[in-house]
Amino acid sequence: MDSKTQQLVDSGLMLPLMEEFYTIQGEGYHTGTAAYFIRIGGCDVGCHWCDVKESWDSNLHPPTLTKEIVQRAKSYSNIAVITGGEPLMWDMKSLTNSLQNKNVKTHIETSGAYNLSGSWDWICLSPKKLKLPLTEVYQEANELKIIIYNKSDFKFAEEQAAKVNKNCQLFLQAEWSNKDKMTPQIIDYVMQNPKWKISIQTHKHLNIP
Ligand SMILES: C[S@@+](CC[C@H](N)C(=O)[O-])C[C@H]1O[C@@H](n2cnc3c(N)ncnc32)[C@H](O)[C@@H]1O
Ligand SMILES: Nc1nc2[nH]cc(C(=O)O)c2c(=O)[nH]1
Ligand code: SF4
Ligand SMILES: [Mg+2]
Repeated sequence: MDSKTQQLVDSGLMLPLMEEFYTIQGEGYHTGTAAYFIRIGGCDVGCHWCDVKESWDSNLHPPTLTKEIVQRAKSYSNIAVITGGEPLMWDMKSLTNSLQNKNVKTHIETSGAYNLSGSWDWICLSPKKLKLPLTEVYQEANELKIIIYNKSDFKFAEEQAAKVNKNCQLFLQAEWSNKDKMTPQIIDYVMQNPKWKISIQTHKHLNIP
């Protein structure tokens, strides 16, 4: 990457873009809502079950002008979901300010492991044991979404729920490859502990992006 491009990426005026698509939010609080997804490359958290490992190496995803991403998003939807990869590895200020200036709501899917940059209308925090969220992200999260891969993740879920703000919505989501085993346990858990809700990766059942 030349130094000019590097500068633009460092300042958030360009971002390593993996893909963009208009679809239905499949998970969590806004399930069922149409939104424009912007997937930014780069992640070093290393979840062994990650469903987008192709996103991890940011060098594979071309630096793209933020204002062009915003123009396309605006033409499709008044909600943009910024995901990755781990979007908070990059400076989100320019992207989110430009979206909001065009009256597009800014939603993020994040592990919370990096500084919270940008201006967000909705923060979905999905903490990972390998690289825990920073304190400020717990404070700002609107939604906590814990992935349940095995039984020990229920304990992790409660530890994480103790750290978020009191208005944060709590979700348990089965890890996709293990969902047949873990979904019945999540159902029982939510009935026993109704502060939690179940989140299902509905887009995968619907065969949409
Ligand atoms: C691919 S991640 C990208 C955003 C960010 N790195 C994060 O982990 O929140 C988007 C969402 O998918 C969830 N996820 C990833 N792989 C999954 C899987 N195999 N089963 C269920 N959820 C998964 C993550 O926990 C996160 O909530
Ligand atoms: N439809 C749809 N909903 C989603 N919610 C979170 C996703 C993500 O990968 O961040 C995702 C995704 O990839 N597709
Ligand atoms: S933090 Fe998110 S993108 Fe990174 S490996 Fe984990 S699930 Fe995948
Ligand atoms: Mg996904």
